[in-house]
Order: sequence, then C-alpha cells, then structure tokens
Amino acid sequence: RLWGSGPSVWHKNYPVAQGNRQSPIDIVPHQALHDPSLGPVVLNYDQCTSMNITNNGHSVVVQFDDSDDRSVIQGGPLDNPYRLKQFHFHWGEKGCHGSEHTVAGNSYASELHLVHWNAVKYKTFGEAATAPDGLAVLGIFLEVNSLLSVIPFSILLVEKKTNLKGFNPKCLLPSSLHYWTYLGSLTTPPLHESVIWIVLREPIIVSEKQLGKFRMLLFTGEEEDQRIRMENNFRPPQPLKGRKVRSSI
Ligand SMILES: NS(=O)(=O)c1ccc(Cc2ccc([N+](=O)[O-])cc2)cc1
Ligand SMILES: [Zn+2]
Repeated sequence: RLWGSGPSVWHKNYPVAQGNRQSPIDIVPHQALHDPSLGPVVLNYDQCTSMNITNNGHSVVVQFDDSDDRSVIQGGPLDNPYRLKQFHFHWGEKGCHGSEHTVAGNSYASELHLVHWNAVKYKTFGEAATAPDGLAVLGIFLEVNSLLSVIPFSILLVEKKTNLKGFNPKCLLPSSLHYWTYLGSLTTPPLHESVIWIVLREPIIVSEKQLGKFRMLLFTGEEEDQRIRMENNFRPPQPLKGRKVRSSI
C-alpha cells in the first residue's frame, strides 16, 4: 500500500526497478565464481550504539548512531570500511517464505539486512545511497526450527519508536562468515543501484514463536484502530542481467 500495490508496479514510479543491477536475486551456489582474492568480511560492532527500534508499518528497523566509525564492516569485496546505519528484517505471513534472496530457488522464512554506508567517500547516507559503491548490505537468512530458539534476542513488541540501547547485532551472526557477493540495489523503493551485497551462506535459527512475534508487530499500529495489515514485505528475485556472483572461501 505504501508503494502502490507492491513490487509489480514499482517500475511506474521507479523505472530503475527494471534496471541492470536490481536486488534481490536467486543465488545458484554452483554457478557462483569462487574468487580466492576475496578476503574474509570483518565486522567491528563492539562499540556499537543502537539508538532506537521502530515499527514503520512494514518492517521493524533498529537505527544506530553513525556519527563516527565505531561500528563498521570491512574486508571482503569492500575497498574501505562502511558504517553501520540500521538493520531491519523481511518476512512473510507463512513460515517458509519471507526471505528476499533465494538459494537455488529455495527461500527462507526471513532475511536480516545490516545496512552500512561508505563514509570515506560520501558525506551523508543519502548521498551514499545514490552512488554505485555507496552502500554495503549484509544479508543473513533466518531459518525456523520450532524445536529450538537458539538466538537470545527477543523481538520487542514495538508500537512506535522505542529506545533500545546497547543492542549488539553480533549476537545475530551465524558461526561461519562464508558469503556470496554481487552488485545490486535497494530492494524497496527508491531501488537505487548502490548496494554491494554480501549474503552469508549459513542461516541463523529462530523459533516459530520469535517469528510469530514479527507478524504480531505488524498488527499493532500507533492507534489501535489503525491496524496495519501485515504485508509480505519481501521483493521477489530479479533478473541477473549478466552479473556474476562471487563466493568467498
Ligand atoms: N532492503 S534493503 O535493500 O536493505 C534497504 C535498505 C535501506 C533502505 C532505506 C532507504 C535507503 C535509501 C533511501 N534513499 O536514498 O532515499 C531511502 C530509504 C531501504 C531498503
Ligand atoms: Zn532489506
């Protein structure tokens, strides 16, 4: 509703939706090029300062203080450190669909995006978001295993912007940082082709209960009568248009 009636009509207001480096994509592991020059991705989140968590009606977003280089991602395909700005999730109303990237045609229940920007080359996030090497998004799949609920984070029932201090996203990472990387775009309007995507192969495991809380999040608008319909807030895979996906390790 926010962007018209979803991904199929975005190209009317955002012609770049039919561009040559759109995201997400279907990642086919055996067709990815193993690139030995790709080093490990390094995450320095220890000094991170989360600021607030917001339910913006179609996702839940945790914002960070990006006024200095205290939380950065570097290495891998990146030429310099990129500053953590926010993270958010995509999910569906049914368990097995909800991720944006798919792996050999298979989707996961949800996908976490840690959004970073190139503060070495650009002055603001907004400026970086329109540059071809402006953003780096780390994508992490969430797999539902109703038997366990292994990650400690609990999804807060966020009605509106709520203070959230000292949440370190390191607890959301899987054990292996093996990744695929390719040049793509934002997966929601304005769909700028400014993202270097780094998608981890190993998913993190969440319980059905934790995922259920996501769905509940979307039913609690600011005012009770503004019940926000839960939208499937994931864009389907887009054409590769000749791009190569590289794999690490
Ligand atoms: N899903 S995703 O590709 O990781 C993604 C990450 C961040 C954003 C938020 C956003 C990023 C940039 C702009 N802009 O430049 O106008 C507006 C909104 C939108 C989408
Ligand atoms: Zn996203």
